[in-house]
Amino acid sequence: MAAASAGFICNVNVPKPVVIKLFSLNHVIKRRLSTSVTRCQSQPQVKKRSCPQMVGVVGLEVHAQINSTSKLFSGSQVSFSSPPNSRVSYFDASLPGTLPVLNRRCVEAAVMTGLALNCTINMKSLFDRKHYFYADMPAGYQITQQRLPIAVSGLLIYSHLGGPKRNQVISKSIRIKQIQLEQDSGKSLHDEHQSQTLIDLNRAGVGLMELVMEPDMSCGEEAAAAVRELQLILQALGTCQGNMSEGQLRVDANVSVHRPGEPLGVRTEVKNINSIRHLARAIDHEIQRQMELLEQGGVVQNETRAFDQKTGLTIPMRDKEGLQDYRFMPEPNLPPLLLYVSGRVPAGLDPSQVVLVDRVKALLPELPGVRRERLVEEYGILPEHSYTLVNEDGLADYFETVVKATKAEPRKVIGWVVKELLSNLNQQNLKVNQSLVAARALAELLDLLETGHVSSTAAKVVFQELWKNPEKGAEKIIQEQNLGLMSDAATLQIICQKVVESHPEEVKAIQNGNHKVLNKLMGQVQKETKGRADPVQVRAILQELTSS
Ligand SMILES: Nc1ncnc2c1ncn2[C@@H]1O[C@H](COP(=O)(O)OP(=O)(O)OP(=O)(O)O)[C@@H](O)[C@H]1O
Ligand SMILES: [Mg+2]
Ligand SMILES: [Mg+2]
Repeated sequence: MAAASAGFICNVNVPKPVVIKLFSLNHVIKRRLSTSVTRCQSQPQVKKRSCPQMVGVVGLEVHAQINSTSKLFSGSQVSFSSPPNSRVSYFDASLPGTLPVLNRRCVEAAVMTGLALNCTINMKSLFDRKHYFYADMPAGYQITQQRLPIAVSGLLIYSHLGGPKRNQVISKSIRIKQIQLEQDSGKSLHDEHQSQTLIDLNRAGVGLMELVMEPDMSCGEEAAAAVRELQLILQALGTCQGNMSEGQLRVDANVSVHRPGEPLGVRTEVKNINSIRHLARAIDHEIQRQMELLEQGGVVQNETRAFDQKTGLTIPMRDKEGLQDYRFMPEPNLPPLLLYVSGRVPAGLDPSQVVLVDRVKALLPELPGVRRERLVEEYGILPEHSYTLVNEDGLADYFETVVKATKAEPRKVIGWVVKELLSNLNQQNLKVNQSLVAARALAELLDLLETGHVSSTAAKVVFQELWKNPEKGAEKIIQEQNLGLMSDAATLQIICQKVVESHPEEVKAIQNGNHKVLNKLMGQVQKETKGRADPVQVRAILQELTSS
């Protein structure tokens, strides 16, 4: 009841509400993206030998909410957390006599996304009505672009880590069939106590880009890597914020199985998956399910399914569609959408009122793939490290800030970023922008290491202290805890002497030519000095003491 009085439209004609906890959609699910992609389990997991040659086929439809302050065809504000039905214009509520007015920002976003994904931009595209009868779509249809979408024939290039050690970057690509502009629907919320469905139209009419991909993937891991790459691209472009837990990026996974060389199998569609991890799990489960079903003589139904996060299973949705007739028809209230290039705007048209494709192209930022290549080239780091840097939100920026502020070599910096920093962040489930050690503080510590004020072992201790007391700074911690480099020759001589005397076997081995054993003695000295001893001096002293 509270919800109804809070501004929901109460819809009494909806039968059998599906029970969803009210407001659960508003909960922000903490996203923690692993930098190593989940193992591809679909193919190798098919242990049953009776149909070994079956493979999974996956095609995604991605709905990306356009990052715009207002909706696609109305001036209402786009807002995730406003009170229900407080961002609804007459047009959004489909009141008779209201007309759509196309939002230029949404068109520019779709053009930019199309260009970034290597699409052909259609200089003329059309809007159509697609009919559904859902309570959260008051017009009874969605305005979309079925006949002639704004962008077609693109390519999404992505990579994931593979190989036995999962450190090889494997590049792949997926054909993008089309990108179409369309309206989002409202939200239906089912109040289990009142047995009623409540409608919130705040989202109704928000601009979406639907990206339809060809069925070029074969397992959950590939789909997860592709969607993560798409998310990074959209975020770099600023055309979609890509927050999946807020529904800004929603994925429908179409899944089938077949034997290579044979026609594609019947697909099922797992709808509205809102996390990359769940996407991979849902697809792998669905491939497995279909294979087992066929193996037992069953047939795959062309149906819509939902993923149950708790059980890890996909289940048929109640509204089994079968072949749904959307009764597509041209949208009579919108003229064709025409795009132009500079210098070719017809007389009489105000250039500031049209979208110029070349202008949009000139605004394309550095895309993730290009950034990875640049990081490898500019800083001499490994490709897999560039992959980690770019795929973890904010990590590449952090790394570049440290590199610019320290004298240490980028190759040294990368070790600290992917080992010390990332493991601390992961342990506490923090994002890079929540790091307790700021990029500049790490740069300062690395400078102290570089200039011989602290050994690398002690620097790691300083880093952990810095994490606990970020306000102190590395220098103060080194002073307070006496972690500075121990380089007093006389003291080191005494410690080395002691270590040599207590390790006669090792000394003998070194004297017999096994020089690697010297490292063990060095380790002992570092143990004695809590990692503070100057390794160069220690090595020299030990070499002298063990030489026969
Ligand atoms: N046999 C198949 N196996 C897996 N995926 C498939 C197969 N055939 C088609 N697909 C994928 O299904 C998706 C079809 O999307 P499209 O938007 O064209 O149609 P739709 O799903 O019927 O429409 P809607 O937008 O209403 O969901 C594409 O991503 C395509 O790659
Ligand atoms: Mg579709
Ligand atoms: Mg679909």
